[in-house]
This record gives sequence, structure tokens and C-alpha cells, in this order.
Amino acid sequence: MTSAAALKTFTLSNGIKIPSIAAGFGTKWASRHRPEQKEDELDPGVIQGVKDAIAAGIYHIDGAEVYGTEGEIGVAISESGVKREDLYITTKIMKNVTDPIAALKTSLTKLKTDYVDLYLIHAPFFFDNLEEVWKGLETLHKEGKAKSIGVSNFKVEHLERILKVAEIKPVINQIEFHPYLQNQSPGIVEFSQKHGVLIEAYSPLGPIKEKGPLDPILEDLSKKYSKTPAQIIIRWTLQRNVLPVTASAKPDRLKEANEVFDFTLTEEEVSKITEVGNSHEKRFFWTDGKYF
Ligand SMILES: NC(=O)c1ccc[n+]([C@@H]2O[C@H](COP(=O)([O-])OP(=O)(O)OC[C@H]3O[C@@H](n4cnc5c(N)ncnc54)[C@H](O)[C@@H]3O)[C@@H](O)[C@H]2O)c1
Ligand SMILES: OCCc1c[nH]c2ccccc12
Repeated sequence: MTSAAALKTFTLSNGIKIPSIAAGFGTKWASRHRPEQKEDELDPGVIQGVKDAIAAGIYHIDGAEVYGTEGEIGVAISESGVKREDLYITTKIMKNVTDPIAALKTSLTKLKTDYVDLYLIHAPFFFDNLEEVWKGLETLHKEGKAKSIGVSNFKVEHLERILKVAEIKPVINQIEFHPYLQNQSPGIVEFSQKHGVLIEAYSPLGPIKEKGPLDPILEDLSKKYSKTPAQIIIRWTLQRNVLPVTASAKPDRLKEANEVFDFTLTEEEVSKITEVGNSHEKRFFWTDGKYF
């Protein structure tokens, strides 16, 4: 069996190593979407949140053009005291898809960096020229402005379209993934993994947000390993070869999320969570561009 610490990074299909736990600054962090907040005002809470994640040892930060948190991420990473090359920064394109070159230029200015480690198409729901946008991302990769490129919320049909035209294959598909939603769309995890596309899980902590059939199992495993239910779920995610993108405004919870490299669930325990999770479907986010 591989050691618990071996999962600290995953290796992408392009050979680049990616830190296996990410801290997300979308969803609840996207306070810049509050109508009262001006575009050029930075939210000190978000800046502190990014700094807390980095201080907790989570060097992989997940942002997006539409979250409105790139400015805060830029300030935090430049003041973090950690070298840029040791951090792993993701952003995503969704609004300015007619011009990916200009969109990333704007994002890079806000992020105060010359490149992102990962640039994702945020979702395939709102425009139809997926192939053209992908070609734009390939250009940005060739220019060194996006070290890796990938997608998010893609179904099999969307990935197939990209794979048909791709000179550079997507390395990641970021989707909602947790024990209660192991296929955001039919067959997507198996198809992605078959094509060397790493699955990144957003909302990985779904099962601890409300009661469900996994509760007693998580409780037993928590006792056995002296870990919290959140840590058990994060560890399950990693052992499924999926990269969790988690979030918290609480520094202790960020630290907790990163303290999952000193224990290993048995294969039977992983299978049990998979099986019981599959008996209860729960979706926390959007599908086909519609929120719930
Ligand atoms: N690509 C997309 O369309 C998309 C969609 C949703 C989210 N995301 C990304 O994923 C990130 C994370 O998503 P999420 O916020 O749903 O993830 P998550 O499942 O980690 O949920 C985070 C929430 O869980 C709770 N929590 C966190 N740690 C906990 C702990 N130790 N114990 C108990 N409760 C805890 C808190 O309420 C916290 O706000 C976002 O910030 C964003 O970057 C992307
Ligand atoms: O990626 C998370 C879902 C999402 C899409 N657009 C947003 C804008 C603000 C906050 C979250 C989102």
C-alpha cells in the first residue's frame, strides 16, 4: 500500500505535480457580488482567508473570474511570504469567453502574477463555442501564461467535443463530487479518468452539511482514526484519486483539511463510503447552468 503522505500531490497528465488539497475562494467568499461593494474595493476578510489557507499549508488556491475574489487572492499571495513558484493558483473563465486572451490578462493583473498554474473553462452552459474557447486556452498555455489548462462542470459530451479538437488535452475537470454525488453527470468520472483528466471535487464536504446514511459510518471512522468526519471525507476523496477543493472562513478548519496525510482508510472503508454514499443522492450545486 502507498504511504499516507504519498497523496500530498497528484501528477497531471502533462507531468506537472499539483498540491492535492485546494482552498476555494468562490461561493460564500464571493462577497464582491454584493451589490453594495464596488468593483475596485477589496474585501479584507477574503484577503485574510487566503492568508489563513496559506498559513495552514494549503498552497493551492482556487479562484475564478466571476467570484470577484481575484484581487484579494493577488494581495494575499503577494503578502504571504511564500514564493510564487511554491504556490499553485487556479482561475477560471466564464464571462469573457469571446476573448480568452484578454480575460486572462485581466485576471493576471488582479492576481498580481505573470501566470496561473491552472486555467479552467468554468462551465459549458452559457456559450456554445467551446472549441474556440479551448483554442484560446491552448494559446495561453503555449505563451506560458497558463501552466496547465482544463475544464469545469463538463459532461461527457462536452469533453468529447474538446478532445476532438485538442492539441493540448485538458488535465482537469472540476465538478461537484462527494459521497452523495459521485457522478455529477452520467459517467463523467470514469470517462474523465479514462482520458487522463483528473477530477477535482468542489463541495467535497457535502455529507457533513446535512444528516444522511453516512453519519454513523463517519462517526465510527472518526473514533477509529481520531479524525473529524470532514477529515474522513477528505481522505476518502483523495483515496478515490480525486482532488478536493474545500473552503472555510475558520483557520482551524483549513488546518484540519490539510491534516489528512498521517492515516489511510482501508480499501473496505473506502468502498463502504462509496457504496453507502451512492444510496443517497444529494446535489448542492448547479447542473445545466441552473442553481438549486
Ligand atoms: N467550478 C464550480 O462551478 C464550483 C462550484 C462550487 C464551488 N466551487 C469551488 O469549490 C470551493 C469549495 O466549495 P464548497 O464551499 O461547496 O466546499 P465544501 O464542501 O468544503 O464546503 C465548505 C463549507 O463546509 C463547511 N465546513 C468546512 N470545513 C468544515 C469542517 N471541518 N467541519 C464542518 N464543516 C465544515 C463550512 O460551512 C464551509 O463553508 C469554492 O470556494 C469554489 O472555489 C467551484
Ligand atoms: O463556481 C461556483 C459557482 C459560481 C458560478 N458563478 C458564481 C458567482 C459567484 C459565486 C459562485 C459562483
